[in-house]
Amino acid sequence: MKVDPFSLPLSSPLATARETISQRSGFVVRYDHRGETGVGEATPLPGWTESVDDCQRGLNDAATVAIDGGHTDILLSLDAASVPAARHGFATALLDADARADGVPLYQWFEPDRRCDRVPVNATVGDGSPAETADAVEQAVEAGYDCCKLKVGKHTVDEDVARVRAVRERVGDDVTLRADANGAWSRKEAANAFDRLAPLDVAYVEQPLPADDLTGHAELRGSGVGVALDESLVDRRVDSVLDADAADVLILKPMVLGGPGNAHTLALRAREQGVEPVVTTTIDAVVARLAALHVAAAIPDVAACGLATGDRLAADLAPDPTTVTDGAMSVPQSTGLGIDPTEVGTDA
Ligand SMILES: O=C(O)CCC(=O)c1ccccc1C(=O)O
Ligand SMILES: [Mg+2]
Repeated sequence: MKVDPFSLPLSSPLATARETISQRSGFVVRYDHRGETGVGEATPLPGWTESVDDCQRGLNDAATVAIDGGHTDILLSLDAASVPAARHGFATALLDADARADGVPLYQWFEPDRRCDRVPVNATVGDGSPAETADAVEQAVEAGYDCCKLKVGKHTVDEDVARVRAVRERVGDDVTLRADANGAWSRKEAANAFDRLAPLDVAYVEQPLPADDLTGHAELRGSGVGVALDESLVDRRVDSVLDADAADVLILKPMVLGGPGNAHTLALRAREQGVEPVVTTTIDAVVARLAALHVAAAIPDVAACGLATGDRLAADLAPDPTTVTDGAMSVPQSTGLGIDPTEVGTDA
């Protein structure tokens, strides 16, 4: 097992209610398995996953286990609750090698009978003035997107409603709009926002309330605007969210959930309970974006996913083999993740 650090600046930082993400640091993981070298990526996002230092410690410990142990020992040493990004890095490398050895693209390793060429994706638009927000959505629509997610919750509900209204007036009724409050609202603010976003035809709001307020989220449902939970799934609380009937949609971030396999399993469990899975990145480099894309590609009729985040990076680990046209991302059909491990550099 080989672990190499990387750090990539963003050309287009993402402003959310909680923070502005302007740089991503992590580790490329390589692992030889079944005659193949698999590649993975651990890109921790503090607040969502462990810190970069804890991720490095987790991977170093795993590399020690790898000296005498097999892949099962390594996986067992990487706890999804405490070091999800580190586990994601190794689990992705292992899956990439397995899918290569079996001669299938990773999504078919998850779902052998499936064929999926494209996954619908949303454009992700950060916080900004009403005019800036409408400009950004208009540009996305011109580029072919028909689903946009707007970050809200940094300013007042009045200001966010004005932003969404400016967008709706600019792009018309055919574009699906979503919002993401990143847990910023009180119950009172959320109820007010939902009342006013419903006539603007907002499909769902991601994480309107703080992560642990499952009762509040359950009460927000059924108003016409859906409730999607994201932060509430950190620390592997999917079962509590499903038990509380707190969500219409689950936002599944493989980096936060401890790997692509965990995310795929949880997507199936959500579907069984009538909850729609949406797969997103944590603004990752190309290896982790491809891993998330394959998870989404394994889900039949998946809703638009938050995977189109690659163009926010000023540099990447390797060329991105995907393209987005007409609001959907192409899925590589070559084996594994669809990237040549020898092309993945940490000084790209
Ligand atoms: O879902 C998307 O459109 C892109 C991903 C995204 O918004 C995001 C990226 C990094 C950290 C948190 C989030 C989030 O969904 O809250
Ligand atoms: Mg979110």
